[in-house]
Amino acid sequence: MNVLQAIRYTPGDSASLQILDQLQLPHRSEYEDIPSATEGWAAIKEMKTRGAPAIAIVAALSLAVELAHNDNIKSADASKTKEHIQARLKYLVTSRPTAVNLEDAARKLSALVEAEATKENATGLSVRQTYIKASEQMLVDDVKDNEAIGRNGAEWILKHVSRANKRGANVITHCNTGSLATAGYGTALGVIRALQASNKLSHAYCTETRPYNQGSRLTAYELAHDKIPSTLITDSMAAALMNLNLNDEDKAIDAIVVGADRVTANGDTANKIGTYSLVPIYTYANLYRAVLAKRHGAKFLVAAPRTSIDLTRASGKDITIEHRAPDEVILVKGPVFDGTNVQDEAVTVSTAPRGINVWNPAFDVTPAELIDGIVTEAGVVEKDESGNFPLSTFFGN
Ligand SMILES: CSC[C@H]1O[C@H](OP(=O)(O)O)[C@H](O)[C@@H]1O
Repeated sequence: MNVLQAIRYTPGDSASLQILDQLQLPHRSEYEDIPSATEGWAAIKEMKTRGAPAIAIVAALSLAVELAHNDNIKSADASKTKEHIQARLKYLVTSRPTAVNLEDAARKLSALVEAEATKENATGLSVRQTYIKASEQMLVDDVKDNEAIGRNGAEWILKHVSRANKRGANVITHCNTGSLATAGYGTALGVIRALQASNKLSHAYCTETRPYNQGSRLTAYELAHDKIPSTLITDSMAAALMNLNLNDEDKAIDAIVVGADRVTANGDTANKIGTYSLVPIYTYANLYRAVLAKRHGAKFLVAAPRTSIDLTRASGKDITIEHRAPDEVILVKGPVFDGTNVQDEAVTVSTAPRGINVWNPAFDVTPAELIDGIVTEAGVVEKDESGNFPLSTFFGN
């Protein structure tokens, strides 16, 4: 099976970076060259590349490519090179505000070049090489981390929902958290991939995820690509799906698995708009099952790398939620379908009157109390007796 690749990077003197333009998916697979941090910033802002881990990696590598080719920088000394890198990282962080992964990467990369530049024998070249090596490592580490998230999350679901262990899990996911949102494999979609790999997936449902349609355009594309048993639903169908199957042991939903853009110290989780609205539905469904049927309820699992955890922010109230352009809600872009064939050229159609007020937050915050588990590459945490997620254990504390 050919692997879906959102990020293509070639190292060395003629380093290059290409991103799969996700605005064109699922109809076209087109790669775009990203020769500098300026193009990296624009691709992230326009959401040609998206997903918290992918944003951080594309930003870091876009600067690596810029450093490999910019002659002015090549001739600069250690201190000037460091200043250039730190200024460009600060600029890249302004592209999108909610996901913490980019901020986290910029802070770590900035500290690394600071340390290198203060060495006695530091040169412009050594500072540049320190940066390039560390940003290239991010691409490698992300795939390994996602595979571990997948394993940990799959094991946790099978341990906590016995009917899933018996007949394979039925899961719902929201937005796109797969190979397209990361360096490969995915976070929440990585959990689904791991269930499938161990023959423990019964069925995966993906929501459309309005307004950008990451679910119908991207997750459905990945699920079909990997031949994973799956069904697409609109966001508004999730309640009906869960209620309909509530008392059918074979079809009951066992877990809702979502990604995260920022998890604060208390476990509150910012994720794609619509995540929070899945929770009351599932809570109600669980309550109903518990009272009437005394059976296992479904679990709500957040799957993310540790770089999505922000212990510096106390709660979801401290998260900046990105608001995007009204046109993303009003306009739909895609190729014309003539009843038989999908045409080559994309058109844009309007689904609402021009001039209507639009509210378009890209993310919502799910309160920690409604989440059952948070899975990272380092394991899974559940709430302790006082209702807190011991997130610091992920960092060895
Ligand atoms: C593993 S990706 C996490 C995250 O990224 C998505 O947001 P966006 O498409 O706006 O970048 C979404 O919230 C996913 O869960």
